Amino acid sequence: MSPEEMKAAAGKAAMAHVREGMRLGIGTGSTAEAFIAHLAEAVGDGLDITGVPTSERTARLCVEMGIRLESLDDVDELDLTVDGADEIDPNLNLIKGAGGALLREKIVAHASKRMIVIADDSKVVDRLGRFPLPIEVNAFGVETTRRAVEAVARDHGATGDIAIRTARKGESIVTDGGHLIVDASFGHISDPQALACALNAIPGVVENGLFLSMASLAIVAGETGVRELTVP
Ligand SMILES: O=C[C@H](O)[C@H](O)[C@H](O)COP(=O)(O)O
Repeated sequence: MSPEEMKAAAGKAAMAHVREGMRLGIGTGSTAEAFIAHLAEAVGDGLDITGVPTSERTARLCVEMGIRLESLDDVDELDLTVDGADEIDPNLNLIKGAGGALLREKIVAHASKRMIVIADDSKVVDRLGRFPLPIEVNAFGVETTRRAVEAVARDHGATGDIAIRTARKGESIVTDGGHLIVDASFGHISDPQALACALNAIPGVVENGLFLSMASLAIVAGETGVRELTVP
């Protein structure tokens, strides 16, 4: 299977958990978009759900594909969120945010009774940290915040770059919330919980990309098919 076929297979398998009438958090990224394609097909066939998107990009896609959306504040609680991830560890702790959507993704997942993460095999790791950790930061005093993030990251074993994410022409990328992203390369993260607390204690940090104890199921597609991982 190609990576695209794996994403499509994981997205399709997630549909088995979607029920009539659900209020659904809808993730961001290429794997979430594979899920959105299957969801749109089911909606076209008469499935009645309400979606809450985790990014402007996902919102646009859903509207184009005929999926009814509401704002998070108009629904009390979501039944399920389906989203992708950059890394998944054996306890289903995640790194997210390569697409810059981590803040809305975390707000939506937190408002959901259940979160299912969908991915291809390459995202499954023994320990988090091979992928740089995205950290959403306020634009005001961004270099000061980056330095504070670097100090915390080094205290927690980071060995690589701690850098403000830039787009092609060297400009910082701006998130849907008007913030910037600092990417912190660790190698591995020995205590994700302590790191998450220390990062969020820095005033300029808006949120970090560690999603700890949020997902209860991972649907992972690989060469030999799709498997489900649960928290041991
Ligand atoms: O900000 C982006 C999100 O956290 C994505 O869900 C994550 O980066 C995975 O994206 P993809 O499915 O494209 O690898």
